[in-house]
Amino acid sequence: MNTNDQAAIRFESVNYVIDDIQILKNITGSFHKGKITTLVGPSGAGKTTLFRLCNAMKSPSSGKLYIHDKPIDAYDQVELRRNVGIALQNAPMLPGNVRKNLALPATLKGEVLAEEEAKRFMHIVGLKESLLDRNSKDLSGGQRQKLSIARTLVNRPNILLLDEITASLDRVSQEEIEALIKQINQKYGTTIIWITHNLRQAMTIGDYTWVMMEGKLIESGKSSLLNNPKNDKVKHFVKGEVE
Ligand SMILES: Nc1ncnc2c1ncn2[C@@H]1O[C@H](COP(=O)(O)OP(=O)(O)OP(=O)(O)O)[C@@H](O)[C@H]1O
Repeated sequence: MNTNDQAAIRFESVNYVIDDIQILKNITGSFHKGKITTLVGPSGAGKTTLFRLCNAMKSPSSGKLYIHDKPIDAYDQVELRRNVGIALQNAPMLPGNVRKNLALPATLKGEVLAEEEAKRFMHIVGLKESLLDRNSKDLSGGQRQKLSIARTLVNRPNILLLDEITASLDRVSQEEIEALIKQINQKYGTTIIWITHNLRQAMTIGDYTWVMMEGKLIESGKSSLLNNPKNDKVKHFVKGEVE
């Protein structure tokens, strides 16, 4: 890692085992602070499980995990939510309108999201204010995903985990979300970790890329590594995805 770069998240020999199955195997590495890291690999490689460790939904079976140089188990839940936000592929919504869904992180803390703030978050993600009163089930896939991102921003996380957030979107919505995430990264310095099956996306959006396979971190570095991987398994994977 470049000496100018600090780690937003650092893994030291992290293992995760459930029901005698080793899902993550000796993961050591860092996600650079303020950068975009894309996370790729075949289905079942352990990418989502890695995210579950980063937002403390699961705990490592062994090894150490640090968020901004502080062990993850030293954070309380509220503090962790303020640091690490997550958005998921299906952007799950509560029944009710957009305003209610956007305000959820505030509501969970017993706070109220002021109307001006709600409008500001809608503006940041490029959604019209008039959608605040719309039932969230009537949003398009792209709008729903933008709302999901806006909702995550309400906690002002300095690390954002994105799990396949454009997988079910058409190309235009995909590119809108890509531009939005780049903008959030640049404007707020938010560290972004983005799981994607789309290698074009992984290369164009990422500063850095991790390639995971069978629970292991096989190769990592600048995202251009996908153009010319060193590891034979990664070469094979990239070739298979592109063809
Ligand atoms: N609770 C669990 N019990 C048993 N096995 C699990 C559990 N959770 C995940 N796994 C297994 O761990 C492996 C890694 O799963 P994970 O969802 O992290 O992979 P992934 O790389 O995110 O895959 P995808 O790209 O398909 O989402 C898979 O083989 C999965 O079946």
